[in-house]
Amino acid sequence: MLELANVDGFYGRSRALQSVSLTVGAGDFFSVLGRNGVGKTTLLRTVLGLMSRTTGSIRLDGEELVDQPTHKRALAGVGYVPQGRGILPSFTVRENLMVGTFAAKGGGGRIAEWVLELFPILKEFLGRRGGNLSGGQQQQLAIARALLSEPKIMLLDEPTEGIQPNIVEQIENVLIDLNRKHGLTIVLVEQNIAFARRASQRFAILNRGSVAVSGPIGQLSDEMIHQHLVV
Ligand SMILES: Nc1ncnc2c1ncn2[C@@H]1O[C@H](COP(=O)(O)OP(=O)(O)OP(=O)(O)O)[C@@H](O)[C@H]1O
Repeated sequence: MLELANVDGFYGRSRALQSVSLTVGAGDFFSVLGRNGVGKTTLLRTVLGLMSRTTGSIRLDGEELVDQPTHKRALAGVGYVPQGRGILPSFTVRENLMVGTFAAKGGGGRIAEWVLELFPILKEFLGRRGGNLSGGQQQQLAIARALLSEPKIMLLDEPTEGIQPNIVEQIENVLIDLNRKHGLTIVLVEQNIAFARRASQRFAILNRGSVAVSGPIGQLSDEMIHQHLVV
């Protein structure tokens, strides 16, 4: 589904991603792990085309994306839930959701009922301004908005960071259901190892912009966690 081969990503002249190769299969739940500053967000931004320069190959279902602008990558089926959620605070929940629909292939304008059913609170708050929602509600809105772009693959950057524990579990369960019941392919950047273990089939650990180790999640050992993840 998503194949990165020898990908380098640059902020100006500084190379933040070095020779990254990895494959995410259709229907996978793939976790990208690593300490702060190793390049996890950069990896997602690179797949989206948000870096100043990227070299190598990024293919989605065989289609080369590396030279395509971000909006074309979204239309090709890459959905994104950014760190910090990226909610438009003065737009209502409904308007924020509409923004997502416009990245869907068939054009925008319709908020699919099944997405609202995943997050009943959003259905209740359709007329509220995004900025007036709690952090957890905003995160649910960001996930719903990305789903409305009808992605083949969804990239999420630390979706449970800074969110109250009762909503964290709800968000984790929705993501697991989206993958297992709806067959959505997910790439998750996460510091929460317990969640990554519970949800994923595969993982990669980044270190200084490169893949240090990757494999089936059952192979994520305590030794790897000590070496690469514990501060
Ligand atoms: N806009 C930018 N311009 C220049 N360098 C950047 C920029 N954003 C990040 N970097 C650098 O790129 C490297 C990787 O950062 P990145 O944010 O991808 O790490 P991360 O693993 O996602 O960390 P965190 O867990 O803190 O979000 C770091 O050295 C960082 O300083």
